[in-house]
Amino acid sequence: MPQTGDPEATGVIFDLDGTLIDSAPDIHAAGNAVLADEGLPGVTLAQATAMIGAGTPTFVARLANAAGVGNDTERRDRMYRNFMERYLGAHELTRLYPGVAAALSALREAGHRLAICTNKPEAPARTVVEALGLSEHVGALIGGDSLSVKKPDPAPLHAAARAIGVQRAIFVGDSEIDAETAQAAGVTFALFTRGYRKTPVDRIAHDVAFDDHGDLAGLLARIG
Ligand SMILES: O=C(O)COP(=O)(O)O
Ligand SMILES: [Mg+2]
Repeated sequence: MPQTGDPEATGVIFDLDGTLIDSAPDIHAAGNAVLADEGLPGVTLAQATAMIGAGTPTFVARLANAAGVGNDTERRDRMYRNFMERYLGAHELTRLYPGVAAALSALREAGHRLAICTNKPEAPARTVVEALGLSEHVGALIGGDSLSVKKPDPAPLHAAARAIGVQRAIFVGDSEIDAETAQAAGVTFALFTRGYRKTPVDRIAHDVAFDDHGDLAGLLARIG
């Protein structure tokens, strides 16, 4: 939905997987279905979760590596296509983190414009954002395949800020890649500590950290 208003507004740009939504159970299920189709053993939810963050091609490559697929490019390509087909409608097991809807409403009421910058491909990202009722809150969504580069390249974050017409933005994310992206873009970074990070919080560069979306609007009002 287009958002208009104060040209001086600060944008709040959110990562998606592990930040607004807990989507690992669906990604895990789609990944295991692909492995089963190949006659390969599945991975655990924890293993699949640790593979999320660098985009879908990397996720499927990591899945194939874990299953010992080796250099069989044809098989890897087939697995990728199969995964993408399954991924598109995969949101039955995905949930918003507690307090997300209220936090987004509060941020909009405080005059922020909101966007999503995710490494999830744009089509499945839009589907899940719509299904979970987030689309009314966000003015733009940049996915992992929306541009020719993805996070940690700063271009998707800049594109998201441009799309909602803000000069200044805060990025909210859960991962090492998000922290790197914010640094590369020269943008303030708020780290959600209960997502899919693999590194201790004190080893991820961030300006503020939070573990409850209910605290976010207040936190951003203080640093904002
Ligand atoms: O799809 C991924 O690998 C990560 O998605 P995210 O950027 O929303 O965390
Ligand atoms: Mg994430």
